[in-house]
Order: sequence, then structure tokens, then C-alpha cells
Amino acid sequence: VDLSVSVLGHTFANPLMNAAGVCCSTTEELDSLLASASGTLITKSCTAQQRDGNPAPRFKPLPLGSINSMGLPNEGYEYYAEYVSHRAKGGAAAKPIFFSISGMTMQDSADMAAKLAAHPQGANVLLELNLSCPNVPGKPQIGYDMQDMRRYLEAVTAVYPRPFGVKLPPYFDMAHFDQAAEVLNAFPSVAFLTCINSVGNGLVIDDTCDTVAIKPKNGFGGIGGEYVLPTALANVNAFRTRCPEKVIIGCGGVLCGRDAYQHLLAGASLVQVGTQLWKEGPDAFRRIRDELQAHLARKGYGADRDAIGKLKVIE
Ligand SMILES: O=C(O)c1[nH]c(=O)[nH]c(=O)c1I
Repeated sequence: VDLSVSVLGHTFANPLMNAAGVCCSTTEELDSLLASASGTLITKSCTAQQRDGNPAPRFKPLPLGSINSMGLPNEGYEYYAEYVSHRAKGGAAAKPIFFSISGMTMQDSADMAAKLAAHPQGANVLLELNLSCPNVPGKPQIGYDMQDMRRYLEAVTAVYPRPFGVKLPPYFDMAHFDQAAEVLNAFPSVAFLTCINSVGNGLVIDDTCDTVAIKPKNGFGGIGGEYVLPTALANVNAFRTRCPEKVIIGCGGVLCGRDAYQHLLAGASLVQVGTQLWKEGPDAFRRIRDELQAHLARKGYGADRDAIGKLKVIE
């Protein structure tokens, strides 16, 4: 089965990649993804300057997923810009690299986008603008404020001439799908949407000691893993139907090849792996890729792209 996917002006060997934030904060981590069976990779969301993030414990793996309130720890824009200078390649050996930006202010995000636009490897980098970080105390999610989202996209499109994408939070109401899609469809250069970020502000309790699992925000943090697959699939499908000109990247609840297949059916062209990558390491990509390949073969598909968006409803 041909797993290659050609979207956004690039061809990927397979649809799998990491979710921003997981196994992608340092050169070593990023190189381990580059060496893995993933089709591509994305850098940790960066801010203008290096950030330590929230106090630990700030991440906990759970039987059915994970909770995190990292607080946007990262090495700063220049570190990741330097990384893509060496690693992003064009031409035959192309391995385009996704670059996640999550400025502390709109101006910071616009400034970093402008720098990325001028980057020598700019044509081999795909910007994923993170509008959905749920864990910086005092910073409400941009993706949940439609006017804010419009302002951010106006600021970034004014300085970033290339097609780029947006990392969206999960929405849970049809009216919100409609409102968000209306904003996003007003920006043709928003070429892809990554659905979803973690389900914000969950609370995990360790009842052996009657205490919350993580320290920041009195234990409130983003939920990932098996818990979120139905919500992720709904958001992939909702934006696929509302934004037919945009590419959808699925993220959320992918543990195995069949989960990735469900994201393709729902409308995703690429599929990100977060919590399971944290638990299993980059070898997860070979396993999930092979499982996806086997599943598509069993279903009689010649290529994974033939499955994209093929979800049937009950008439
Ligand atoms: O706390 C984080 O660093 C974080 N954690 C998430 O679950 N999603 C995000 O977009 C971010 I920027």
C-alpha cells in the first residue's frame, strides 16, 4: 500500500508525525524523530525567548492517556530556527519540517512569523501557528475567542506570505465549529488546520493520597490519549466539511494503525501522535505505520490517500 501523501507542496513518505510538544524540544529529540519512521516532524511551540515553563510535576502519563500543564517551556525561537537551518532539506531528499510558534503576545507571534518568512530554509518549513495552548496561567486560549483568532490571523498573514496552518483547540458545540470555520475561511493562506490540541483543563486525582496529579494550576491540565479520540475525530470531520479547501491534520488519541485510519476516514491527510509517542518513543512510528499499512491492505486500499474523508454516515 502506497502510504505517501502529497499535500501543502510537499510529499511525505507516510502521514505520521509527532504532535508539537512531544519529543521535540531539543536537537537530540528532534534528530530522533528525523531518524524515525515518521513521515515528518514538528518542533516544540516556541516563544521569542527561552522559557522554563511551569513547575514540576507538570506531566503525568495515565492508563488511558496523559495530563500536562508544561507552561510552554522551550529553547526560544532562534534555537529552532537554527535547527531547521541544518535539517530542513529541499529537493530530492526533501524532508519538510513543521515549525510551531506560540508567542506570549500577538506581536511576538507576528515577529517570529516574519523571521521565519525570511529564513533561508523558509520554503522547506511549514508554520503551524499554535492558537490553543491551555496552560499559561492568565493567558486565555486564543482559539476560544473568535475576535482574538481573527486579529492573530490578520497580524500573521500581514507578515507571512507563505501558506501556513493553525493548531486548534477542541470545540464541543456546532455553533463553535461554524464560527471558527467562518474566521478560518476568511484567510485563504491558512492552508491547513491541525485538530486537536489537548482537551484543556482536566483534573486528575491520585486518590491514594487525595492529591491532584500535577502541580501547576492546582492540578488542572490538558488531557491527551485514548480519552480524546472521539473529540479529535469530530473536530477533524467538522473542519473537513466546513473548510473544503484546507488540509486537515489529525491529532488526538492515536495509539495504533486503526486510530490513524479513523483519522484518515474523518478527513485527515496527516496524523500526529502525542501521548503514545511520549510513552513508547520514536519506535512507535514504525509500529503504527506498519499497522496502518496492514489495515489499509485488509480493506483493499491501494493508497492511504484513497481513504481520506471516506467516512460514511447512516442514511
Ligand atoms: O503546556 C504546554 O506547553 C502546552 N501543552 C499542551 O497540551 N498544548 C500546548 O499547545 C502547549 I504550548
